[in-house]
Amino acid sequence: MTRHLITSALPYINGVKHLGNLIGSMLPSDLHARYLRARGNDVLFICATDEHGTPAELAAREAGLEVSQFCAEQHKVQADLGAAFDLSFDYFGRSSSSQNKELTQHFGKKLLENGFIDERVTRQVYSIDDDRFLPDRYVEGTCPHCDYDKARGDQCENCTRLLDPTDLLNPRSAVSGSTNLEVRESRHLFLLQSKLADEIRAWVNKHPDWPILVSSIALKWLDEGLHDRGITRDLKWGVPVDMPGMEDKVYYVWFDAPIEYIAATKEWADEDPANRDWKSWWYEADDVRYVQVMAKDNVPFHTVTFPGTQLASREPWKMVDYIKGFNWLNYYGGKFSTSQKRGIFMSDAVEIMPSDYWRYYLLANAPETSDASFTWDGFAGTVNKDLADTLGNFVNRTLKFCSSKFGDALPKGGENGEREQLLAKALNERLENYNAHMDDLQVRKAMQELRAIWVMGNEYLTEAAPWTAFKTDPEAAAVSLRIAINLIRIFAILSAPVIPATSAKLSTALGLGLTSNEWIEGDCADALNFLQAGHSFEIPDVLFRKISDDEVAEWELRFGGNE
Ligand SMILES: Nc1ncnc2c1ncn2[C@@H]1O[C@H](COP(=O)(O)OP(=O)(O)OP(=O)(O)O)[C@@H](O)[C@H]1O
Ligand SMILES: [Zn+2]
Repeated sequence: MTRHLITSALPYINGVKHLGNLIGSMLPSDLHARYLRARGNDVLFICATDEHGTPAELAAREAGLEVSQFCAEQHKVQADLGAAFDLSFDYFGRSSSSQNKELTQHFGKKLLENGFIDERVTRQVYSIDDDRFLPDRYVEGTCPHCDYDKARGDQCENCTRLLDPTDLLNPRSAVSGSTNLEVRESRHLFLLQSKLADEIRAWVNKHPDWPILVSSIALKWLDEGLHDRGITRDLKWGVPVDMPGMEDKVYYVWFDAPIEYIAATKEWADEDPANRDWKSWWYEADDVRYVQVMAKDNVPFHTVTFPGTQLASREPWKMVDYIKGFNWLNYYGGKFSTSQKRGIFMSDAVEIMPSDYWRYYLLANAPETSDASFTWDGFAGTVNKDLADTLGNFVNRTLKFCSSKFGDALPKGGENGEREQLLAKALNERLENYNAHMDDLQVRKAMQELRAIWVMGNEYLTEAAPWTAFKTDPEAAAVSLRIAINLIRIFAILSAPVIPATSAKLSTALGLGLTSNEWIEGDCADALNFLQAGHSFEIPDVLFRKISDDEVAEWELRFGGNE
């Protein structure tokens, strides 16, 4: 049977992640992992913090910490927030691990052996006062294209053009502000992507099922021609290059970060070598289907650069089968951004509302076919309508009414009729669609189908109207309450990949003991009669509370959402 490997784009270590990061990678991959596990599949879901590169060093410096200390602390912060959002990683690793060092060095050596790396003399900015080279973001200055005076050595934030540190006008050190800089020669390793272009294109062409967003970005890069890329830097923080004459260099962060998908699997296995095998997931892994999830800025590195590294190793590494790409989630003035501190960050989000509210809202409004905008009104509207009025209200009124008229157990008497048959048929159809969208990672469509399934509960109750039937035909009321309570069980199971905490509450209320391997398989008519008369339940606390206009106004003010 096919095994499923799922990786989320690695969150960078420079601080708490925002809701854009969450919906652009971690949350949809979690949805997929939870769904596949629920259907009984063997799933390995891997994520890690991406810890190398100059932004981490600069953030550590700002925090007054050694970079290793800073990364260790921030990793813990991100792991805790992942748990707070119920992200079900099988392992959440660190790209600064010894496993990643070993594997990155392995790839470097293989690529050199196979003739895909060569050494070139390059011109690098050197700071005399700081006594060091200043790669990437260690240099700031004026953008030669747009005159923006806070451009960084790797990219201009204003016009988004990629830059080389030596391109900047009026350069200054980001460490000391010193302008006492000169250009010195330094030898670096280059990945000969130009030699790999045809192979990469042939591999991309083998995947016609990829979303257009993903394949179009890959083909754009390939069509523009692949340039050989410097894959080392004059830095101390990073994976050291273990080659003669390269003692002062480390690999560039974009070289080692994707290798961490493999290395994190090794970290996972090293925790329990008796029971876990990392290599079968990655090496000659023909029975594995590998899905990656990321937002669009990461697509070139996963469709071109990293596959190029894997191909160039001439070893049978598992390459990705399907890439789910996302557009941007925007926050009022622009893209959610860590560096510009724009938007809502995961730590604030869980402080003001439970994680399920965010999970459902974000998945239902995922930036799937185009960029999407977060608005507080939209958040409140979705929560109030779908979660509170539709799902929460159905559960609440069903259980309360049953309890008041029949006691805290499924009532007995009566027989299912045509209404129940029609309900089962409609549910079968909806579930088939829901499964198909979940299989295809069509997130918004899946959420629409789930919402439509919840709506069926209220429609059924409205038609069956047990509160009026009870007066003339208590057995008819008993039938509809049994069915409605079984619907609650069905909702708990089918909603678990989306709102796991709520599903767990429903599981407790109905005494179900649901596990992460449960799904509704087969005819829904059976599921509608699964819990039988006499099965007892408790009434849970309010499942979802409504968000008021005052709260929306308060949050807009607090998070700067009205500018
Ligand atoms: N606004 C956004 N909407 C959707 N996905 C996003 C957004 N911002 C970042 N991502 C994605 O989040 C994942 C983790 O990214 P990472 O931690 O490197 O953040 P980032 O891209 O540096 O964000 P920022 O620009 O805010 O610092 C990546 O897949 C990235 O593409
Ligand atoms: Zn610019």
